[in-house]
Amino acid sequence: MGTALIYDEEMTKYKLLWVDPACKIEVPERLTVSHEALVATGLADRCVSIPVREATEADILLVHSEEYLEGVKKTPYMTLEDLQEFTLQYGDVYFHPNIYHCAKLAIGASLQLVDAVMTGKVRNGMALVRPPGHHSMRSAASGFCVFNNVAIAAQYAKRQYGVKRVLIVDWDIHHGQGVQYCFEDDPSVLYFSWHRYEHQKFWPQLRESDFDSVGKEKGAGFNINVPWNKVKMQNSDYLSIFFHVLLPVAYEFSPDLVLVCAGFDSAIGDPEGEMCATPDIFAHLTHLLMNLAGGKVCAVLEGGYNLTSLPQSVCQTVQTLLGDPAPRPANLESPCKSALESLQCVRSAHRQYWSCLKHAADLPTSDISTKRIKLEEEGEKTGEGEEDKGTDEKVWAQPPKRVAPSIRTAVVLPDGVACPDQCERFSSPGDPDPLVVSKLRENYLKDGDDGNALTTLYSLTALADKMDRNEICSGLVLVRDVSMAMMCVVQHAATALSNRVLVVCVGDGKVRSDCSEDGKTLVVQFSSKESDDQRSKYYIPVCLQKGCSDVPGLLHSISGLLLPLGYEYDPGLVLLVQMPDSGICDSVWQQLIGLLQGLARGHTLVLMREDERTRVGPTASSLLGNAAPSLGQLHAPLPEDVKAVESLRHRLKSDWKLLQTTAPETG
Ligand SMILES: CC(O)(O)CCCCCNCCCN
Ligand SMILES: [Zn+2]
Repeated sequence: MGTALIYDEEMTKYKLLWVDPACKIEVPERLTVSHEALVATGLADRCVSIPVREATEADILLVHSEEYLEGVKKTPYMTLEDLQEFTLQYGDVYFHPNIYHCAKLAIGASLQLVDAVMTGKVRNGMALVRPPGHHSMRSAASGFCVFNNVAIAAQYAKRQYGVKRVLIVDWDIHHGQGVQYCFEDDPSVLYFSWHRYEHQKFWPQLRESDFDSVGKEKGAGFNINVPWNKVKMQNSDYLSIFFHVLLPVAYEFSPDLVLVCAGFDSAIGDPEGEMCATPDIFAHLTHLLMNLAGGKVCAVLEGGYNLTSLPQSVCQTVQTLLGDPAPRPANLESPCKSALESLQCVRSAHRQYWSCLKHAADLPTSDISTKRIKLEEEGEKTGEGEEDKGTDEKVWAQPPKRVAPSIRTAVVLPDGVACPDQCERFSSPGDPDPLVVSKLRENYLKDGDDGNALTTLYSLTALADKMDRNEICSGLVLVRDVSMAMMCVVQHAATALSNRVLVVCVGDGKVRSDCSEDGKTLVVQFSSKESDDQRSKYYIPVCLQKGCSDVPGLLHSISGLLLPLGYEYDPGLVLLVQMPDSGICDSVWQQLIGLLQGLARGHTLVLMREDERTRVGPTASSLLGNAAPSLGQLHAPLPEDVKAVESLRHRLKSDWKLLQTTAPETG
């Protein structure tokens, strides 16, 4: 299934008609440069183009009051003075004779996107709209927003399609207070937002934008605010929040639909955000959401005011929705102290609501709420000046080209096992290299192994070479002896491949842990047995009480341990090994494959025992980029498993910075 792109140039036909420093950044060019970039890169042509429609009054009244709608309805007929007068009642927003029309199209675009995804016409999609929506409230415009596009889309999805649970991810750099107010007592809509806050100094300067606003009454726990109290946040800060807050909670919530308030003022160069995250981070943020809700992800444009990083970020997002591998998350640094403080505060504020956070640490000693009070006393609580901050011009590298290899998934299967459609059977090219063969024979073959064990091994190394050269994206090989094949690939990688290899072992079994302490491989093994292997930075055994059959435990350690490790390690190849009798169920196995494909430009090589024939189809489906089936609502991971992950993180966080979930003790 494809990716929808919804855009209409009519939404460029309104602008600021008077002088207002607060609003001058919201210009029609935001939309034109974004759409033009999608066209110029060829991405628009790969999408399913779906027309906008005008929202009906009923659509608007899903969120807004009649009196507010009646007021806005009059704006097309207002004089300039009346428009300015009408605008004065709201904050940081402007009206225009055509903005009501455009606001109805922005809602209509969002609802068309929901229709296309919910009816299965497409898998996911993006709506390029203006005016944005997430600040507008039931009876008020705010922050360039007239109607709340995404809030209306959520209510519409619930009413029209009986959607039970909607996750709204708001990665815009401003707090979507309008969304928060709309759903704060509603447990069927989980609203997640990060936003520049600076201890309430940054617009909209609301006390309720802080981490302790967790929702109300039945909605308690279903509103997650992550305040950024400093600027210059980087990719690692954003990813840490996804790994240690959003993903664990999102999997526990198990939404039927994911809506994204896709604002790109959180990207580098933006005058509002003043952050340092690069446009390619949105490839990863998008990718990490794409195995939720069976892949039903609707991204709706919110903010984004730098006319260079905005289109770049839009393209990164759409290219990922289309299924292209994400660029490698190169050289991630440690999250900064302020981000870790926020991370710790959010996790402790929500630990009573989400079992995955149960063992989160307390509020940091340097409790940041006292900082807010101190700033208030010092009268520091001033809106950031409307005057033009001399933003020192930021420069950043063009996002890397993301060329998808011609072959997406190659397979090496025993005779009699059908090749899954859209996959290609792989056989080693040309005559086997006698040197490699003799090495394989002496190292890996047991006497009695027949010829085709050797052929399989040879194909395996040849396939790894092709992936290393980006000629094939992913691979699936069924082998007789999984451990031996794993050693063969690791050995081959150590000598022949240019890149680091992340080895993920699912299930019990001896993994020779003396494999390189040189960092060429990082082995993470999920099993039910405490491993007696000496602990090292590059061999990380994760012991789960009930082994890999325990969905919540495995998911918790994937999002809280494996992903941070994998992103920080940034391998060129991921070797995913399913040990015999691992007990892992297909749906978790598919989630794991899907999530790991955010690494190594999607170069995931899967090894399974040759009798796992029933798993060939689901495995191939995930390697092809199809969304994994939803796991359903997760019950709590075992306390022992949560504690085991916490203690592993605590032990390893000095080596692996993305494992940190608390601010360093102020000493
Ligand atoms: C969709 C959105 O969240 O990007 C809207 C942001 C509104 C910002 C209002 N203050 C602007 C102050 C200008 N220096
Ligand atoms: Zn914004």
